[in-house]
Amino acid sequence: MAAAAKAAPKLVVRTFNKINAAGLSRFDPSMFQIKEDNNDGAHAILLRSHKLQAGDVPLMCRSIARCGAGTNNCNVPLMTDLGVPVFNTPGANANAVKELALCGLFLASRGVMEGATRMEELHQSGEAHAQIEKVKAQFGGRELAGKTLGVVGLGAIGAAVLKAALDLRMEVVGFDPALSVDAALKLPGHRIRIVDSLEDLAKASDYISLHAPSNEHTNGMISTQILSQMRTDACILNFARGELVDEAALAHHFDNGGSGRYVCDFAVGPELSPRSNVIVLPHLGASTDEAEENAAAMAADTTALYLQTGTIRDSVNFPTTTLPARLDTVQRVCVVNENRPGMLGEILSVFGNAGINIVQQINTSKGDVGYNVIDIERLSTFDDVHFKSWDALQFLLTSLDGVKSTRYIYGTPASAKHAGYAVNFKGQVYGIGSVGGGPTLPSFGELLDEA
Ligand SMILES: NC(=O)c1ccc[n+]([C@@H]2O[C@H](COP(=O)([O-])OP(=O)(O)OC[C@H]3O[C@@H](n4cnc5c(N)ncnc54)[C@H](O)[C@@H]3O)[C@@H](O)[C@H]2O)c1
Ligand SMILES: O=C(O)[C@H](O)COP(=O)(O)O
Repeated sequence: MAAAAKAAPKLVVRTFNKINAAGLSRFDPSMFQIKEDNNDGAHAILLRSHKLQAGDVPLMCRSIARCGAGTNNCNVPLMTDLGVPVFNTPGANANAVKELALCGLFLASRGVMEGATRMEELHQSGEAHAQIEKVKAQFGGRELAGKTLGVVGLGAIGAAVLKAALDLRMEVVGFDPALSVDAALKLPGHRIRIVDSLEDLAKASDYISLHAPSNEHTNGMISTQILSQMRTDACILNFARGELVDEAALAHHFDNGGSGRYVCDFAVGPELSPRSNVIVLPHLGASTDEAEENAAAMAADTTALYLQTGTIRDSVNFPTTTLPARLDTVQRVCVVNENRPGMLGEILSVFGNAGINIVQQINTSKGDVGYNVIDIERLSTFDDVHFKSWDALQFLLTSLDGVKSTRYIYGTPASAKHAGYAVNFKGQVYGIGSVGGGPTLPSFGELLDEA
C-alpha cells in the first residue's frame, strides 16, 4: 500500500477575540491554518481589542494585524524593535462608528435614555398610560440643526461624522494638527471651518466629537484648560478612546456648573459613574456585522499578502512597500533593519561574499525601520544540502549589527520550503528554519523575561 502523502505545513494565524468568520475565510485553507486557542508556531496574529502581551507573540510571528483602527492595544515600539510589522484596517469600521456617533449626538441632545428608563418604570407600576403626557416635560431637549459640532481628528471617522452633521444642518469646525494630504482632500473644505487649536474648537462648539488616536500627544487632551474654554452646556462625544479625556477634570467641570452630557463608548472611572449626564456604551462603535467583516477581511488580505510576498500596506510602523511579483526562479529575502547609513551596503555584501547574484533589490524606510527586499538567483538544484547553506546565509544576515529580523520567501506557498524565519534578539539569532519545522520556539515575552 502506498504511504499517505505528508501534509504540507501551513502558515499559522493566531486569532485573539472573536474574528468575523467571513473575513477569516479569505485565508486560503490550503496554505493557512487558523488557531483560536493557542500561540504555538504562529506566524501571524489577528486581533481586535485584546491587549497584546509580549508573551502572546511567538518568536516565529512575523505579522500583527489589528482588525480595526486603533493599535494602542499592541506595544508598537516593541514590535518595531523586534522587526515585526503591525497592520490595521483604515476606514473598515468608519461607517459603523459614524452611525453610533450620530446616535451619541441624539442621546446628548434629547432625553432618550432617561425618558425610556422612566417609561419602563411606569409600565412596571401600571401607570404608563396615565402618566406619559405628564412626565414628558422632564425629558425635553434641543435640536441639532443650527448648533455647532467640533470634530477632533479628521481622518476616516471624523470626516464621515462631519459630513453627516452637515446633512443634519449643523455648523462644523474641525481640528487635526496631523492631517494627511489625502485626508484633507476628502473634506468638504468650503463647508467647514478648520481651526488651529483645540481651544478654538472648544470655544466654538455645542458638541465636541473625538476621533483622534490614543497616544502620548492625545491622552488627556480634554483637560481642565480645554474644559474651561467650553460652553457651559456643551456636550462631549467620545467614540475614540477613554484615555483622551481627563476624567477627574471632567467630573470637576460637571460639579462646577458644566451642564452638558458626556456620551462615551468606554468604561469610565468612579468620578464619572454613576451620573445622570454620563451615558456609557460597551465599546459598540465597530460592532456591526458589516464593520466586523470589513475589518477582518482587510486584515486577512494584508496579512496573507505580507506573508506570501513581502508586500507591505496599511502598516502603522513599517514603510508601505509595493513589490513586483517574485519569479519562480528567484528566492526572496526580506530584511528588517535599523534605518541608518551603511546598513544596505553591509547587507548586500553578505550576498556578494557568498557569490550570490542579486536579481533585484528594493529598499524602503519609515522612521527607524529600514526594509530591504532582495531577490536572489536560486541554485538550480535546490535540495536539502543547499537548504543548509541558505540557513547559514540567513544566520549571517540576521547576525549583522542593526538587523532586526529576516525572512525567506521561496518555493510554492505551503510547501515545506515556503519560508525561513529568523530574528535577531539582543544580539542572539533565533528561529532559523522553514515553516512548520524545527523545535517549539519561545515567545518574545519569555526572551524578554530572560534578558
Ligand atoms: N469606538 C470604537 O469602536 C472605535 C472604532 C474605530 C476607531 N476608534 C478610535 O477612533 C480613532 C480614529 O479612527 P479613524 O479610523 O478615524 O483613524 P484615522 O487614522 O483615519 O484618523 C485619525 C485622525 O486623527 C488625527 N490626529 C492625530 N493626532 C491628533 C491630535 N492631537 N488632535 C486631533 N487630531 C489628531 C490624525 O491626523 C488623523 O487624521 C482610532 O484611533 C480609534 O482609537 C474607535
Ligand atoms: O479601534 C477600533 O477599531 C475600535 O476600537 C474597534 O475595536 P473592536 O474591534 O474591539 O470593537
